[in-house]
Amino acid sequence: MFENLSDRLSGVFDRLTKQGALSADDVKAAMREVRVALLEADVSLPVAREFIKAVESKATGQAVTKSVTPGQQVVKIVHDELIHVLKGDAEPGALKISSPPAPILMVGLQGGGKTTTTAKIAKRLKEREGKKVLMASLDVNRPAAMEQLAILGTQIGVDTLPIVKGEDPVAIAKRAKTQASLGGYDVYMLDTAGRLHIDQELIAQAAAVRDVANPRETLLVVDGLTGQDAVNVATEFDDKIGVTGVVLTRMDGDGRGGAALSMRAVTGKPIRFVGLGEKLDALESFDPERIAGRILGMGDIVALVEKAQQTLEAEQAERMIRRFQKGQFNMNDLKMQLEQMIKMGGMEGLAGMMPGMGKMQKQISEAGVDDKMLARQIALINSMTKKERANPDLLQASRKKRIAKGAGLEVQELNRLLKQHRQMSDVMKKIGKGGKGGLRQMAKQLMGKGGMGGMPGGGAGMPDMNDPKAMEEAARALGGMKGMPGGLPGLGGQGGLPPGLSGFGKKK
Ligand SMILES: Nc1nc2c(ncn2[C@@H]2O[C@H](COP(=O)(O)OP(=O)(O)OP(=O)(O)O)[C@@H](O)[C@H]2O)c(=O)[nH]1
Repeated sequence: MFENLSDRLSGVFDRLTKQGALSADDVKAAMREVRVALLEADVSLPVAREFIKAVESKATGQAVTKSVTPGQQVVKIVHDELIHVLKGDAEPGALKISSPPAPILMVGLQGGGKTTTTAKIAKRLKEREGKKVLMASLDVNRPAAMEQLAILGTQIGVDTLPIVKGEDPVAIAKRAKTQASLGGYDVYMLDTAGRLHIDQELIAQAAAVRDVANPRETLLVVDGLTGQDAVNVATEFDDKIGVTGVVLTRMDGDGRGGAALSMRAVTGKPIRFVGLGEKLDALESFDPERIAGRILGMGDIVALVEKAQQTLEAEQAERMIRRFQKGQFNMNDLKMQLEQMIKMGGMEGLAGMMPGMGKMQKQISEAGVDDKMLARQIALINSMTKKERANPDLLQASRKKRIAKGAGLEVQELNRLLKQHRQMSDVMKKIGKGGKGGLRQMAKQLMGKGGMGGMPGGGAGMPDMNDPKAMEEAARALGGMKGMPGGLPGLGGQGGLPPGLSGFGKKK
């Protein structure tokens, strides 16, 4: 029924035959297609526009991963951004129901699935969390609604508040509260009346109930198939009553789930659950990944791109191992590294990232090195001939003078650079001798996922390269670097990286 987004995008990128970075024009063309896909998935226009703006700036200039098409790469970027928007602060499915009896207020329009969802949540709390739950219907307009809840309660083995004819919703809420306290319930759920449209009376009633019950959670139940309408309903309920979370029902239908994105973007409220059918266990915690895949109408593209990235990283790791083993690390490698250091936030951002770096950094900071120094060092390397860069041992006095002069700097500064290079190169050689097992472990760690948690401090110093244990530790310590933002485009392809740096790979 819907055209796959990656099919649409492949047309846009047909002319881009070589692997490269995504240009601004390519991204713009792609974003037109993304917009159509979002609108088809029922995402509201202003939300789609806002979303595209965010993706556009992220995608432009991003390197295209080997063995996937640029179209697929864009799909992955869009997918990741969708997940980013869809994720709320609150843990999906987790309700704030400590200190019993905790009231949960259920609100929404008639027919949205409120009563069914009340029973679904009660069942879940009972079965998964062992909670004792009481349900009460506050729908005095429709006696059948009260009966419906009582029947559902019997089905799932959850108590319902006995029906007392002629009581108003506030009185029922008060009775539920008393009953919940006396009966030792952990949670009591108040299923309010629905209306076909939001009206004054409905809101006034829900607000009055809210004021007596003081709910821990106010969950808005909306039909996920109603798209933009669902968002309007959510905005209004939130303005008037205050909502802590949203449940999207009928997500088992044909709809593409665009309402979820609009809902998050417009109301900022977390989506806690999705209803996936009429049965009472057809309720799941909201899964942003699943909805993102559905909105885009593509299943395997993301997995494909991730796999391609992993393959690329494995190749980089192998290349790195080979370079380490040969102890190769020339001035071109150093220059690339310096450039990347600047890109990644200078000296500070790199503190303690590599074996040897901790010790060196201390010396570097004692010598008063700052980020301007990095730029001067790059200028020095630029001033060298190709041969000199490949083989820094050629640099004797006259060459040094020429190079320093070419960069407008002192020979002293060049000497410092050469010393730094020698130290790094020594580290490479020692690592190279450290044995293939340790190297593989290190490379694996470098390519591994994770944050900066495992980093050694700036003063960690160099590990003993002949000690396999120390090597493993260094490798483990380096394992955190993958999570760094920015990435080091181009580094992997060149090989010869100082330990630690190539792990940044081509992550977004
Ligand atoms: N397919 C599907 N049907 C659902 C889902 N949730 C609820 N329903 C069905 O939607 C219909 C309306 O659900 P109710 O729970 O009665 O709706 P309500 O919001 O309580 O309506 P009122 O009590 O009239 O305010 C029922 O037939 C439910 O079985 C869902 O996630 N998927």
